[in-house]
Amino acid sequence: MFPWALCHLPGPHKKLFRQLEGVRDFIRQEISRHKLRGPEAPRDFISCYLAQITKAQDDPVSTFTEDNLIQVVIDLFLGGTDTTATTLHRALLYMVQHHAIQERVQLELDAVLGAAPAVCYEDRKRLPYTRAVLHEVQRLGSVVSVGVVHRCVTSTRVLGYPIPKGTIILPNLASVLHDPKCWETPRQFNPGHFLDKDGNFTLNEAFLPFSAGHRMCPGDQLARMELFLTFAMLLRTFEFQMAEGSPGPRLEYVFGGTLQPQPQKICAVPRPHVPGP
Ligand code: HEM
Repeated sequence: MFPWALCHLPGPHKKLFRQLEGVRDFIRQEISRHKLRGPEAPRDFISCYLAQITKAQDDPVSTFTEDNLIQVVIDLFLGGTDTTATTLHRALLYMVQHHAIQERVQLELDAVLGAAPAVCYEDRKRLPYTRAVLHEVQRLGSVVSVGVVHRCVTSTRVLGYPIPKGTIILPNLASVLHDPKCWETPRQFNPGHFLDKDGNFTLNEAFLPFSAGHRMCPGDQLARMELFLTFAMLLRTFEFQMAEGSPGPRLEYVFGGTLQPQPQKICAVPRPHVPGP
């Protein structure tokens, strides 16, 4: 209710604020380094944003400011690192748990990629099973189980329900990703959720791990690409299994913003005859 009051109250959040200040300092230094390079052809996000600040300097309502640049860089790191890494972590655990599925992915990768030196994003169109498995990882793993908090800017109705202006909205993504009305086996790992009867990849409109609408995840395309390339490359190169004597993968999550797997060891055993780069 009073977010500013947190700065004056004791508690562990103080450590978080201190560390956040360290991150801000680091980004400030990066911005200064970019400025020293002068107005060269923009090379990355920070230089494009700085160019935009200069362009909009006479606009009194412009939101292109250095403070906002710092915050956007934080948002990109916050939104783009833990989410993708946790999804991949979960993917490997599911592959260890469902070894037959892991083998089927590897058979498909071997058959389709053959001796190709690397996997590229276009290959996903020829790899329907691998793609379905990855979608099922995102569905069942539901790594971002609730979306970002939004406030309704104008009164509206959704499916007949009135939503007054100012209502705080917290989208419950896990509820749709596990909805028994939308998925055949909502609580089981089942790549068939994304395959038609002929084994072609097919999308289900209840697949919303990136949320929906104007404020859905802006990094979804980048995330899809990262997930596909890393997952396909890892499964092509290694076989994943539990360490000897281990009771099996622990799938219960630890809540840390994303639903993270428990810390545990799994082995990556090199597969024979994988073509190198
Ligand atoms: C598996 C990976 C990812 C998942 C599951 C995911 C999921 C989400 C979800 C559910 C939201 C909330 C959308 C809403 O408010 O309705 C969100 C927001 C956001 N994501 Fe992602 N995300 C992923 C990767 C990324 C990447 C790679 C980036 C950027 C590099 C990114 C940047 C952001 C940002 C900046 C927001 C806040 C957007 C806003 O407030 O308008 N995300 N993400």
